[in-house]
Amino acid sequence: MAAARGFSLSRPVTFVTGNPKKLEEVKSILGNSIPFQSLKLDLPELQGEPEDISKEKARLAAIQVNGPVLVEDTCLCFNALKGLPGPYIKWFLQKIGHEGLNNLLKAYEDKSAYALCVFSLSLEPNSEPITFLGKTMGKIVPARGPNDFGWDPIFQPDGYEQTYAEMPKEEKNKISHRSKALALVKSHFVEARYTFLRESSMSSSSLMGKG
Ligand SMILES: O=P(O)(O)OP(=O)(O)OP(=O)(O)OC[C@H]1O[C@@H](n2cnc3c(O)ncnc32)[C@H](O)[C@@H]1O
Ligand SMILES: [Mg+2]
Repeated sequence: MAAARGFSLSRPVTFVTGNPKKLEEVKSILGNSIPFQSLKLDLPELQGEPEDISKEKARLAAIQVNGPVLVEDTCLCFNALKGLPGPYIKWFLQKIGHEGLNNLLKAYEDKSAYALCVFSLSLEPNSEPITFLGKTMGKIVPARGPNDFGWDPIFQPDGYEQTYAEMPKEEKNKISHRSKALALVKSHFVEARYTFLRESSMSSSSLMGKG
């Protein structure tokens, strides 16, 4: 749906995720550019193509929140495996870990991979979500760096000697799949010039708590 300019939102957008690390990055990348709240909800892990999964997440979230929502789904895609594990990376990571993910590529010379983030914005329940894609190319390497966010230790972006995990957070946030997708989200908000029905409720405070 191409949202009409100046479309009225019932309240600020709620970013829905069950992942506190995603939220941390989204907060740091968006700053005060878009008024948003956040809500911790574990949405179903769906199957299919990345864009369809993200859209469906937004539809489900919009119904639960009963207002405008932003969600995202993240994939880690190995070129030698034709894009897999892709949207199933969460389970692969949980079951076989960093070493197992490296082992999946043992039989192949091609270690190249890309991180893909698909944000979906649903303006109200039952509206068609709008999607924003961000992609960062890199390669899969044996784990290096702190193990505090998913597969960061095994993803080395092209042009860097460091893995995502080894980089300072600000550096990752400049080049990441997430920041590229969020740049498009920001542009969309500038273009669309949404207005809010209840101006007084505009804040970037978090329903998950401060910070
Ligand atoms: O509630 P949601 O937003 O779905 O959060 P999630 O943790 O379930 O996230 P996904 O369904 O998008 O699954 C993506 C998996 O990749 C991990 N992940 C997401 N973004 C990442 C990033 O920037 N760096 C490393 N790992 C990441 C995340 O921890 C999951 O294991
Ligand atoms: Mg998920």
